[in-house]
Amino acid sequence: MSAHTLDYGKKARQFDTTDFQDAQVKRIIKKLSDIERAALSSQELEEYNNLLSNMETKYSVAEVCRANKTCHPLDPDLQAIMAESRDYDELLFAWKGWRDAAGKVIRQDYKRYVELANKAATLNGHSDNGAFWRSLYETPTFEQDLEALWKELEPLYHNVHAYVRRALYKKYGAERVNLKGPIPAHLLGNMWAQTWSGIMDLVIPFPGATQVDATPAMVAQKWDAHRMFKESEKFFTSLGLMEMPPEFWAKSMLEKPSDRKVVCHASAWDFYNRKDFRIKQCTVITMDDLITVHHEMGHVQYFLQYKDQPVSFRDGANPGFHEAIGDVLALSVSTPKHLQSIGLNLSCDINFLMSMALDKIAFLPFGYLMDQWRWKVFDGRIPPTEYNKEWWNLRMKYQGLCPPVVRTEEDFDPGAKFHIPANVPYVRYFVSFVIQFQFHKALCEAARHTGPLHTCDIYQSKEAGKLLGDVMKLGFSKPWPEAMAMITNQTKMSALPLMEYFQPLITWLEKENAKNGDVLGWPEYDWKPFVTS
Ligand SMILES: CC(=O)N[C@@H](CC(=O)O)C(=O)NC[C@H](CC1(C(=O)N[C@@H](Cc2ccc(O)cc2)C(=O)O)CCCC1)C(=O)O
Ligand SMILES: [Zn+2]
Repeated sequence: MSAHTLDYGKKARQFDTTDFQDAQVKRIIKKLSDIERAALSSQELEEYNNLLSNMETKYSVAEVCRANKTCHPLDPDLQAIMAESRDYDELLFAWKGWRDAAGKVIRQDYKRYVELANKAATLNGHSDNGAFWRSLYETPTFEQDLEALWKELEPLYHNVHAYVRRALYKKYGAERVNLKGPIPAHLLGNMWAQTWSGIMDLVIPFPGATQVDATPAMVAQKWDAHRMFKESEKFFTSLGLMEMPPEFWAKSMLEKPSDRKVVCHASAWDFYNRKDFRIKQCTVITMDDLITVHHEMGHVQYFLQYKDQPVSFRDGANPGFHEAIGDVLALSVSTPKHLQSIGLNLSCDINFLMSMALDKIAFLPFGYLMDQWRWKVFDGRIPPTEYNKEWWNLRMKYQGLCPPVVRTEEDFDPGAKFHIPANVPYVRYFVSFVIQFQFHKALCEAARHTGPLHTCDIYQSKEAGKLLGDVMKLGFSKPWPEAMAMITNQTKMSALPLMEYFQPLITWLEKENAKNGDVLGWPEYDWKPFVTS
């Protein structure tokens, strides 16, 4: 890849496109001219690639062992403990163990990776690697736009945070949960507290109503991974979008193999030959994974839709677009109405909206802070001596979380999250979680949906499918505001559709939190769930 990038980059850099007339030619030459890591000397490029593969290998082989010598990998063991265990100390064993096994061990590699990533970025004319990552959005006001979106969404998050903190207080008691303080980070049902649907049973508003999780029905009806992917394909073709080619079914890895170690973190792959597209996923039979299946199939649908574009344009309008496609369809699939139509069960509105909020609203501060930390690491505002302290400052500021045990600069907690050692940018997911509701609202209008936004299911709407398909066919050939306008008739990111979708729940939460006399936020920010010896 680097050799190809270097070859084409050198050719592209021969041209001064100032007076070129054709916008598309200018766009291709501009994109080819950024040769990323290929700008490094061959020796430094080798060091850089070795650092990346070492970090990714350390992450994928990491496991946590008990006193009795049984060892647990992240996927599925530790993820299951974090989602299912309600034992404070068992959760702490998995949480601390994972950070010791996966984060701590890559701290030195990471420091050197930052130096080389920045060197490559500056050789391509960027001030640092974070500036290069942000340049992919072609939006001069990108950071201000993100901060404005966060300010609009923060009150929703504070309402969910206060309500969930009350439920955890009931479960774990006053010594471990302070109703005016941050929440210990290992109690939220997920290794990184990035989505909280794992603790739905602790927070469900109306336990008597039919349950919201379709997992038991999937298991009872003996769904397997192939069935889950076929259901997803059926949704795409119901919109008039494309079905998966034969190579997809022949060459994808849809289940964890028993004969070899693989990186289980789900992923979708474009082989850039217009024929070969694959997903690698260690699928488990849960509702959560049915959503992930749609997320990955969204990537492949995008690959298929833009496969006839020149290679430089076979990319999302911006990285957030690529992340949003699958999630937009999943918003329809998750509705009680749709789940009932495929034989899984339904639930009452507030319970349903709560389960959606535990994934979509809880995720927003995490999706925002991940690259805030990295942008500051790349531009030097966070020196290596403060990697972990600043990570926890951001986790406190945005998510209202605190570590359940003392953290020092011997630790490297950001390294325990896949995307950090894997060098995968993250703000794309924050962008996706905002724009997917803009797309959902627009597609629901195209599908002539009436009633509340959260009940909309665009299944079988060819009009909705055409809107989405026409944007995906563009790939990266046009600036993303143009693609945004094709779907939503305006060119900006907006938090309003997300807020409209969750309005019934927010109204309910505000009443509930007021009734409980709960404070929003965590004014007792220096409270700790442990005795500092
Ligand atoms: C060759 C290559 O790299 N291909 C790219 C795609 C492309 O760029 O073409 C790719 O496959 N990336 C993998 C990545 C996997 C997942 C992920 O990492 N998710 C985030 C955030 C999140 C959380 C909740 C949620 O509902 C949606 C997202 C996390 O888990 O933290 C894990 C399961 C879901 C998506 C992905 O698919 O985005
Ligand atoms: Zn994705």
